[in-house]
Amino acid sequence: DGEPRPIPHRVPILGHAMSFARDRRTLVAQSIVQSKNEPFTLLIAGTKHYVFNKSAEFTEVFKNSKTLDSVGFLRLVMRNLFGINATDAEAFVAGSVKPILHDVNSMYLLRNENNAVTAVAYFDEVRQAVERFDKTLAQSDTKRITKDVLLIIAHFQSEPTTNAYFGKLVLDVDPKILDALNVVNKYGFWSLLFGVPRFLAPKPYRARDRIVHALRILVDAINARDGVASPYIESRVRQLLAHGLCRDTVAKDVLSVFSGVHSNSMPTAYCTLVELMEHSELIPVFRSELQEAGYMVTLPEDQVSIFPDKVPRMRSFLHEVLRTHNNGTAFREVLKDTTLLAAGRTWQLKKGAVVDLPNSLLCATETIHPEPNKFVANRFLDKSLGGWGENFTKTVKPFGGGVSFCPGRVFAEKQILAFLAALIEHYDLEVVTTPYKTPRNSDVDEVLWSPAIEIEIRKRT
Ligand code: HEM
Repeated sequence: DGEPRPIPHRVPILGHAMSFARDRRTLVAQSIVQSKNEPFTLLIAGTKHYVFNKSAEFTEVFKNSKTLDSVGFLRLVMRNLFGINATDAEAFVAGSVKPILHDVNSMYLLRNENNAVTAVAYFDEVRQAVERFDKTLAQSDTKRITKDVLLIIAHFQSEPTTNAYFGKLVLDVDPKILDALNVVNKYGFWSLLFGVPRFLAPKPYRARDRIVHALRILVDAINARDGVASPYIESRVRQLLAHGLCRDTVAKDVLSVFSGVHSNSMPTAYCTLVELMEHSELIPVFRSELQEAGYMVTLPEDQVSIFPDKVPRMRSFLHEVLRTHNNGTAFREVLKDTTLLAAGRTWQLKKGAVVDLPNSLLCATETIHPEPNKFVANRFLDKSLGGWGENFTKTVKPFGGGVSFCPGRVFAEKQILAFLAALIEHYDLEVVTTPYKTPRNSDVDEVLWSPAIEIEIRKRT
């Protein structure tokens, strides 16, 4: 076996670049049919992209992290998207800072007892958000409030998350910081990433400066006293300062975490809520699951035992949303010629090429997910509970994998499930926008550009 077979193109050098930029999902889906479900190569702007679409191939690519790595892309992210200077960015991507971050992420985001500390703080923040909203609702004439889905998520998920991770100081310093993040994600993600100069894209640059300014104040406060933010953020900031990084770089690192906790969770929560509105017959099912789990009588500090283990139906629903609204493609650069053994075949990958792992296609593969185009809320529910018994940890990769496997995945599940639980347990919800369109992908820019969807909220009696 040699390199994956090329998909013919008409335009020299540019190759498939235009169709890739326009609609990556369709291009890749058509190429899979053309290549009879085998890996294939697309020429895109002079670079070979090897596309794999089987679970076993994903796993092998993730395993070969020494020669298949995303270091160039990460460099771009740290320098251009977060604005870290070139020397420090190198230390983050390939130098002495990398192991510090790996350890602090594993210690606080993945170790259960530490993860639980921030999760409990978050559950309590969600409770307070419900209390505040109840007051506003009680004061309204009609006892009903209509709100854009984005604002519902801001109130019940993003603000509580900000307080739980970064402490109250951040929203006190800049109550509009989440709007600024939306500006960066809506107008600036690609232009910042590809280094479009400031005078051509002033809005996202200004919004980013504004976030960094608030986070710089947070870094100063953490440096001066204890108890300002979560143990995770405090430890991360202190270790980076002790390592000799300047406060500006550390504030920009906190920006990367700020973006990490919001920029994937917000659009996922968006698609989850809108899908639930489309499958509103599930609301009573989830309410009885929550009742059985004792949600309404359980204090925030004990809710870690509920989310996700005691709500398997809600959890299966969330993972079906992640499966059906996923457009994530993981990229790896081929740093050295590599021989890849996967799914019984051997592939030769050439230095300088890029490996694409289009998760959306894995999620739509018939042999992995029967009836892949159907939304099946019980797909990932155990068969003993009446579900289809598919295993999302083996077959869906919305959190990536390998060395950069999302360390926030444990919190992300709790975050979105607790958000949904608070909404459906406390309120009756009805979509008032007609007609409305659910975004196809839970990409942050796609969700932010989608036409607004409004929901009427009433207190449950
Ligand atoms: C539904 C929500 C989320 C999704 C779908 C998601 C997805 C991802 C993906 C696909 C990656 C890249 C993996 C790769 O390249 O292999 C990633 C990385 C990361 N995520 Fe998440 N994420 C979510 C929520 C979160 C949360 C809540 C946090 C923080 C608490 C977080 C923190 C991070 C960090 C720090 C990285 C970089 C890891 C590294 O490069 O070492 N994520 N996430």
